[in-house]
Formats: sequence, C-alpha cells, structure tokens
Amino acid sequence: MFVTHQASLFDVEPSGPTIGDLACAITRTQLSAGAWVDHAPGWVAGSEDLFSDLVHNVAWRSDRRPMYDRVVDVPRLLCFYDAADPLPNPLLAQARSLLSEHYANELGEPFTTAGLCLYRDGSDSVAWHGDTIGRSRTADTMVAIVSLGDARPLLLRPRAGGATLRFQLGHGDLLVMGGSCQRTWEHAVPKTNRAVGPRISVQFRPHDVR
Ligand SMILES: O=C(O)CCC(=O)C(=O)O
Ligand SMILES: [Fe+2]
Repeated sequence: MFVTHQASLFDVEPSGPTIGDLACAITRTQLSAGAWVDHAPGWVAGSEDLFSDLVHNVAWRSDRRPMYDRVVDVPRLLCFYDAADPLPNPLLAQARSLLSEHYANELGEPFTTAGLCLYRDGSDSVAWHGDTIGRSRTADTMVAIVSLGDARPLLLRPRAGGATLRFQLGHGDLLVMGGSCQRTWEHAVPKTNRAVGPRISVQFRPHDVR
C-alpha cells in the first residue's frame, strides 16, 4: 500500500477497538443561524486496528472533476457505501446504529449512507463547502464524522462571515454537524506542509443527504 502510518502509542488497545457511550461523551457547541456541532473526542477507543483494516481493505478510488479548463484529481481517495451496501468493517455498522439511536428523536430518521475519505498526507484536503446535495440544501439535517488515523484540523466558518472554528480530528474522534450547519456554515480540511500521516474520515448521513 502507498501509505505508511505509525501507530499512536495512545491508540493501541490490546482488546481491539471499542465504541464509547455517546450520552456521556458529547459536548455540543451552538453556532449561529440554527447550526450546531457535537464533539466526542476518542469516541472509538483503540481505533488503530479499524484504521489499518480500512486503509488496506477498502476499494479506494480517486475521483476526477473539472476545474476551469482542465480535469483534475480530487485530492483524497474515496469510497461511498449506500444504505444497502455492506459496510467494510462491523465497527462502522455498530457506530452507525449507535448514532442513529442516540439522535433518533432529534433527527427523526436513521443515518443510512457512509462516505469514506482517505487523506494520504498533508497535500490531500477538502475545500470549503457544505454538504448541500439533496435535502440538506433546504432542510436541517445531520452529518456525523468519525475520524481515524492522524489528526487533521476540520475548520468551520459561517457563510455570512465571522470567525472560523477549528476541531483537530483523528484517533477515533466523533464530530456531528447539525441543524442548519450544511446550509449556513461551510467546512474544510486544509492542506498542510506539516508532516502528517494518513487520516480516514467516515461520514454517516441520512437518506438523500450528500
Ligand atoms: O474529512 C472530513 O472529515 C470532512 C469530509 C467532508 O466534509 C466531506 O466529504 O463532505
Ligand atoms: Fe463535507
């Protein structure tokens, strides 16, 4: 495989990965315009095994997209699992069920799809955007992100202008964007010159939200 990753000393559990109790772990930050973020650092403990399973066994593909007068590689590898597709590791199915259960009342529907991104190094990134394809263009919803591998900052900024928030995400952390967040805020994972190892982001979304 093309990526190398050094296991974090703090992240290797002899018993393998385990998922924590969401109710105790989450801190909510209320944002402007009806948006919010929930953050649970280290939600998946011992996530190193899960990370290395996904790095090696997911059918990662690179996407290309038009930019100005050229077609360029999207700077990260991707794999998308629709609601009916089996997830590549049982822990992801468990995470999705726990998230669906925890947010059932507030979200009113389960998380169904899983989008996986692999940031191979600091030159992989995602530019400022909201996940506004589908119902999230017009309605409140949630996008739940589980981060594995090396930490990278996920930035959030209000579309109306204002200060940028920064969440350093990796090593089993959970971040959930909710309310109007996809419409009224944008998020990004910027490139960095720092030496960073690979990171995997798993995004769980409800039906017809991308
Ligand atoms: O890397 C992340 O956690 C964010 C990915 C993202 O925003 C997206 O794929 O829509
Ligand atoms: Fe996104």
